[in-house]
Amino acid sequence: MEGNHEKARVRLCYLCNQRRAALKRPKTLEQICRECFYEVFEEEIHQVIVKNQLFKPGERIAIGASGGKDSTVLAYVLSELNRRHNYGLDLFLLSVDEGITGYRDDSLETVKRNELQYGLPLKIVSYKDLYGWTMDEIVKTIGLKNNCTFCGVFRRQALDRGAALLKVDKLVTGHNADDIAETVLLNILRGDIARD
Ligand SMILES: Nc1ncnc2c1ncn2[C@@H]1O[C@H](COP(=O)(O)OP(=O)(O)OP(=O)(O)O)[C@@H](O)[C@H]1O
Repeated sequence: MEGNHEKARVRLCYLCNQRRAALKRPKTLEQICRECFYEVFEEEIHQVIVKNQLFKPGERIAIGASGGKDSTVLAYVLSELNRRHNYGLDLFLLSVDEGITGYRDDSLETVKRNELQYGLPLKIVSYKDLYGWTMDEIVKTIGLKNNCTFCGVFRRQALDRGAALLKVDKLVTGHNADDIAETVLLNILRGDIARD
């Protein structure tokens, strides 16, 4: 009896109806298992790439790799789909080292591991080399106020310059819906409605 009750409480995956559901997708509210999640997630990304003709065979693509979760997932999925569906892309990891001790130096270690795991060449460009200043040195001079604005502008330019050095056709980043919502809200709070 106890065993039956236990079984009744286990929710099975909405898609395969075999394995235990491990998460609820915010997008569909379906409760699905880990394996089905990987499958539908990767297939949806493939469909978006194909439908929107994001890439052409032979293109060189840089993946903006911060070592955080979003760009690490991006690097994994893109290298996997490139292999699985023969996109014919030349993929590279491109990282910007802002020179923030105790933060970027740690995450760059993750990117170096990704270089080996996914077999993707890695290029690191640093604020120190490009601009002559690390972010730590900039903060020492201008203080903490507004330093994120400087850093964001420098990072975008550093990504552009790294992309030019690698001679890539396109640069992809792991920006997601949360990042877009954050940008819109910040622009509204600043009173910069025109940007939205
Ligand atoms: N130092 C960096 N070097 C290379 N790419 C970067 C760097 N920082 C950010 N990016 C790119 O910009 C995207 C958005 O970065 P941001 O820090 O705003 O958000 P995030 O959602 O925390 O991303 P992640 O989890 O990948 O760090 C990243 O996914 C990555 O593609």
